[in-house]
Amino acid sequence: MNQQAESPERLAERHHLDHTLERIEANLNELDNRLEAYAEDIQAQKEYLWSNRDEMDHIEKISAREAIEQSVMSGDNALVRRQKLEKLRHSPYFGRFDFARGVEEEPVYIGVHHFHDDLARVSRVYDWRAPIASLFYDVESGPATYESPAGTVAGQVTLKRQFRIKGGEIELMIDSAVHVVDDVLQEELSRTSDEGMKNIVATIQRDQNAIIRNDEAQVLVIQGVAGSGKTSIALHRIAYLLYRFKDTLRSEDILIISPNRVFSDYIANVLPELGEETVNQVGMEELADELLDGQYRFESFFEQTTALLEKDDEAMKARLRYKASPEFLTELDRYAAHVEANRFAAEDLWIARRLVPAWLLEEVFRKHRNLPTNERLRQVSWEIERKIGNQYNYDLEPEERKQLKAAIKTMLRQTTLRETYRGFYDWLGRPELFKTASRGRLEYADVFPLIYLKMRLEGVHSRWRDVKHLLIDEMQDYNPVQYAVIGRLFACKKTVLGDAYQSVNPYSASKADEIRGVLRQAACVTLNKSYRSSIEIVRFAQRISPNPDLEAIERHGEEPRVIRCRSRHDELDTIAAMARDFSESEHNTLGIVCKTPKQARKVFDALDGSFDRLQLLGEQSAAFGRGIIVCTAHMAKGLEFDRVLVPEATAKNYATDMERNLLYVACTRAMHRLVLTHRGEISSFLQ
Ligand SMILES: Nc1ncnc2c1ncn2[C@@H]1O[C@H](COP(=O)(O)OP(=O)(O)OP(=O)(O)O)[C@@H](O)[C@H]1O
Repeated sequence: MNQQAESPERLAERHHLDHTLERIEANLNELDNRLEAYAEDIQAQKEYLWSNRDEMDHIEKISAREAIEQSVMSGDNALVRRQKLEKLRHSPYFGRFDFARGVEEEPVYIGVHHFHDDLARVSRVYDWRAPIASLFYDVESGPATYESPAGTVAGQVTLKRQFRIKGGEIELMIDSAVHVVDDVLQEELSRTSDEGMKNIVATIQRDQNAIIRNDEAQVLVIQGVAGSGKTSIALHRIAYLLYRFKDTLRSEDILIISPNRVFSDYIANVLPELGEETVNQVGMEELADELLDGQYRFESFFEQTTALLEKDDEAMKARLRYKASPEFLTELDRYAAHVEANRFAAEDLWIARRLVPAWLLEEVFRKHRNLPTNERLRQVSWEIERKIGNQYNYDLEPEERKQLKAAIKTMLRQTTLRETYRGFYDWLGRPELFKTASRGRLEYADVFPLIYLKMRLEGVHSRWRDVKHLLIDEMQDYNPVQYAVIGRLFACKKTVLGDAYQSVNPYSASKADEIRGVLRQAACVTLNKSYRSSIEIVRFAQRISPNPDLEAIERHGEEPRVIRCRSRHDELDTIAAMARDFSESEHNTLGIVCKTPKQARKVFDALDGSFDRLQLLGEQSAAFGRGIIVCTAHMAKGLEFDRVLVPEATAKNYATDMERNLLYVACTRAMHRLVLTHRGEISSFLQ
């Protein structure tokens, strides 16, 4: 038995834990009895309804059905509570602080869920999102206040204790006030990776807590260094908002715009772990396809990025650069106004021998400029018909109404959206800036400008209109036009997060300031502490893209290694040896992160057949799992691995600014070990 296990505090905590577990058990038993009673009751009510259906009148049947529904709802609520208690059984809490108000002092235990002992009518564990729980994250010891629904509560925090409880046993217990370094955090960060992102409720840091609990910002832009917990915090913030506004905000009111499906899968578990349902996620391309009613085929962002890396096409770069500039948006706005002003050629119209003057038609058409085109034409003709009625005291016959509609329609210059969009470049005097991609598709850079124009001229349909909170991850990879579309489409609150140093495509990127320019009312917060990687890896990555503001958590690991290989064969052998070493280790994930899909495919082919859990992540992949994952830096964005291996770290492969960012993204995915291989001259970013 170790020293810690024998201390009186630990013994007292052991008793407290046992008692809490007993109370959970008692509540679970009671719930089971209740659930059984509900089931029997529902069955009995159904049988009664069935056997007496002929004698019952309509009203009686309705009320019997309502009673059944009521019982089902009560049963469902009891079931949800049961699931939460079941989770608490394993680990009921992770923290405690003692809070003194006057002479009264009470221990407050904090867990992933609230535990109200219904039988004894006391709260034994508080949800980490409860107002009182903020003290656990914000205060070490001393005077403290928190905001309760009844007003400000003041007192003293006299003790703060952290636990790791697993399977009902205390594995770790630390009093924070006596430890300078946050040992629990260190422990957490030293652990191996999981199949997906994990929750961090036990170790949320003060600055992170402030972001999570910020419920005022209309748009919150989180700019943070690699591994600073942006994604984790954003998801915890969603869980917090769902708790804080439980009467008005439900999980289906939330939407995440995520970079790809692998990332969606990677983060999918966090909210359920926190006791919330998963929320909807959509990719930019999927959103674009919906907004264009599936009528246009276009290349993907992944293809655009790959083309930039594989082809040295200056004209393409010029097109992309222009379309990612704020001026482009201004010009597009001017063009939309120009099209709007010229698309309706009103003429005097005679209907049923009555005159409708051109100026009136124009005025009514202008008035309805916020409607989609078809709806607008319908409104114009309906309003003109009404005016004819009022002015001439005459109601149109059905045939005349048809004539009116047809005549108004001919006044509208009908061109397809694509033609109108193309016309922009002629109007601008720069037709060379529009080019069709392979197989007649639109270039990705044209997709959102096209949508923007559609929004301005015709309107769009979106199934996401009622979203109440939008979360955008990897914000650096979207350009001003994309933000303009998002701004018009989602009037709701937003959390926007990313890191300018991790832009995978400089021709389609935005910095926090630019985003604030487009998404109004944005508050901006910055996170400079990096949690993911050992300090050796952080320092190594800093050589690639120095960021003077970055602070690393003091967690030590191996020095990253750069291995020079003699030949291509030798490099692949080295990679295979690393993969074998990983397979025999305790680590769960090895990411082999390449620059292009072609390079990733070659490495994958060389390893294929020799390893059990080997996966090549491509644009179409949808799942993240344990094992060896071969992918591009673009696909690796947002993910993390115990070990990372970066092949072909040569001067030729990583030379441009874009490639520097990709190398930075690749290296910052590593938690514990980083190795790079190269043949010939090493990349200047690593010297
Ligand atoms: N307070 C914390 N306690 C424990 N772990 C944390 C904390 N904050 C961040 N982490 C861990 O740091 C790692 C990085 O977090 P996350 O992926 O959310 O960062 P990020 O800023 O979105 O990263 P990137 O931009 O590099 O993709 C994760 O393993 C996360 O669990």
